[in-house]
Amino acid sequence: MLILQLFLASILVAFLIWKWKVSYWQRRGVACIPAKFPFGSIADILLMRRTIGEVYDEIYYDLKSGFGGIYRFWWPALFVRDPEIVKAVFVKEFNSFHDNDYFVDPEVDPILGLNPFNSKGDRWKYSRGIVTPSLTILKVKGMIPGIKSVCKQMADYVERQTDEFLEGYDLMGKYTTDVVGCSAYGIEANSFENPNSVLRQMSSRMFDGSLKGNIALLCALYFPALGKLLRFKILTEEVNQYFISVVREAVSLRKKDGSSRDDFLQSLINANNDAEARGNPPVYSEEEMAAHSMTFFLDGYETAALLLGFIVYELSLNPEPQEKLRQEIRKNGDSVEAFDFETIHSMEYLDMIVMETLRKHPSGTSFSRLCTRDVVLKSQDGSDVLVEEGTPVILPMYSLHNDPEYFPDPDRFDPERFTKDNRASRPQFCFFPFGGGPRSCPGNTFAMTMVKLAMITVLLRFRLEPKEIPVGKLELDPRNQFFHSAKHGLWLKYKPVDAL
Ligand code: HEM
Repeated sequence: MLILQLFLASILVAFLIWKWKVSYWQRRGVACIPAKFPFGSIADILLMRRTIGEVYDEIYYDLKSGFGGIYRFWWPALFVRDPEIVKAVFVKEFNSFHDNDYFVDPEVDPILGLNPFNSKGDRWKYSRGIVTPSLTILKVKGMIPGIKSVCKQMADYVERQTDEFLEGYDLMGKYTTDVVGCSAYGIEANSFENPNSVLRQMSSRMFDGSLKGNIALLCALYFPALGKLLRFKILTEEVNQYFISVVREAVSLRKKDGSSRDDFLQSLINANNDAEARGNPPVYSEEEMAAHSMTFFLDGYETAALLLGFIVYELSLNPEPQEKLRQEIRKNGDSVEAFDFETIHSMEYLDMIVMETLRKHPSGTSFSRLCTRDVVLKSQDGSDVLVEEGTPVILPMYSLHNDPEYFPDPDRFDPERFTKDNRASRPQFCFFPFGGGPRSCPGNTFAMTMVKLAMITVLLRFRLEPKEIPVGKLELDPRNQFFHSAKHGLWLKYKPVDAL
């Protein structure tokens, strides 16, 4: 009986503590979404009933001013609606927001822990400093021949299946796997001829979707203390080992035959060789080399595949922009070989199509930065809020990208929103598909080059036709905790275009 009383008393105490914690925003006079026991404002995300983007969208419209409070379990987080505050978090107040609010234990997930996205403080500066020099315009230009060769493999593959409906994300996943594999490690996987290539299998199995993997991901996002305790790996051991073995074999092969390639791994090998020549120990261990090269994969393969999948899908549903884009491409060349870096990036309409797709379907749905030093954020409506150290700040990219105040009739696919004049008429930070400030995506130029070359290839050879005209909004996959993806796929046909 005493045990039962103690048990009930401890539940009551725990509940009262929870109640007190979830009054944080009310006590400070900040408008907020009241917390529901026990998950706070994010029950539907945790129970995988809706995507992060959809849940945050509801919060976005419930909170009417420039910012407001929410609770993730009992922890308060500041939710931002005002593009000026987004700018402050990314740029002006970077010294208070240099870390992502995302925890990966480098001891449990050593490869993932070295990715700049997951690193904090000085570790972030170190890992970002290794990746960025290999993503300059000059380096990307050197990758173009490899990308074009994958483009041709894709076009040949599609040409053999013009009577079939192909799923956009799957097709483009093969493409980006091969492009990234070639640019990071010099691997020629040809996932089109060989859909069971180990590289393709590993890229699609990075996050295995197992209960353990999903719990690890949720802990990284919302419950770092539990993550530390459980020590579950986010990346499967099979994937870790595969990438370490790829690096080991490539390094040993290049050493044996003295060969050198124009890829990211080579820049790490060169740093080790230079150190060796000076009689110093190697700069990077095998595991570090695997981790840094894998950054290419983790950050580049899926984001670009999702974007390309959505571009071909939207163009199949919108024949006018599709034809206008084809005309622009044809004016610049009749085969992908004719397109150099400058031409690829000079095509305005192609850029408008890509931007409009990133607006409607940003690959990620939101950002969460951790406040590391107390700071006051001011909204354009004159109100302000003191953000205390340790408070996460959420920037709901998907909601801002789809807010009718900035993008009227947001469900309509309309590339004209991205003419120079229309861009200049909006606040800068109501659109930020690559983030912003010193932490913004360093792979932007590489990503845009691979995406645009794929579109040039596809539109020169194929007319895109939808499987069906969707009624209402596209259904999103709530099991995808990180990215914005279609629940039932993006199906379309690629019919040969008439010869020029
Ligand atoms: C369409 C493709 C891509 C999109 C939409 C995209 C988007 C993003 C976004 C939104 C961020 C977070 C930025 C921030 O926190 O402010 C990011 C970070 C990052 N991206 Fe990309 N990305 C793409 C492709 C790539 C590629 C191809 C690479 C490299 C090969 C890459 C490497 C990175 C890295 C290393 C970070 C972490 C940066 C840091 O925390 O300092 N991304 N990306």
